[in-house]
Amino acid sequence: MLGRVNHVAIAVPDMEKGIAAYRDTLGATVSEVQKLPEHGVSVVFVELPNTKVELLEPLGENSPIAAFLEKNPSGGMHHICYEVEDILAARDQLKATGARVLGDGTPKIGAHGKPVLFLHPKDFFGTLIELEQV
Ligand SMILES: CC[C@@H](C(=O)O)C(=O)SCCNC(=O)CCNC(=O)[C@H](O)C(C)(C)COP(=O)(O)OP(=O)(O)OC[C@H]1O[C@@H](n2cnc3c(N)ncnc32)[C@H](O)[C@@H]1OP(=O)(O)O
Ligand SMILES: [Co+2]
Repeated sequence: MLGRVNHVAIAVPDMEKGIAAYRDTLGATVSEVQKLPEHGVSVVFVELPNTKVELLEPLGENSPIAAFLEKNPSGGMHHICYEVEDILAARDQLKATGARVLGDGTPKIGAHGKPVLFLHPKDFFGTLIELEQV
């Protein structure tokens, strides 16, 4: 089912500090900030030779990363995103095994303009998984 690692996401309490750390301290190429109100986050992507790192900052009142940042106030690794060829087939296969697909199971359009879904971290060893159809 799984293809490449599309990105590893890090929740940050202050996006400007996150950008400065990756661009100025680590010397990486960092994208412009994208605001995604339908996901409750602002994001940038750090471009690496083999994958990307996504920096996430809460956006709006009901951000899904707000509770995570309350528990991890200096930030932390939030999710890993795997590519899949057919997200609906992957969803149905996972649900049949009892894995919890978050939300109502309908893929949303993610930061790359592609359908995404999330799987509950408690079903995958404490790691929140994002699936992105490529
Ligand atoms: C930019 C768009 C897109 C992209 O294209 O890349 C994105 O990446 S959007 C990223 C943000 N969106 C999401 O995270 C959506 C999915 N997340 C959720 O639905 C919720 O955050 C959640 C995972 C269901 C957690 O909900 P929450 O209200 O925070 O519940 P709890 O705080 O009660 O958490 C329950 C339990 O799970 C642990 N937890 C929570 N988040 C994580 C995490 N990221 N990694 C590992 N574990 C996590 C939390 O600690 C609780 O555990 P216990 O304390 O042991 O009960
Ligand atoms: Co993501």
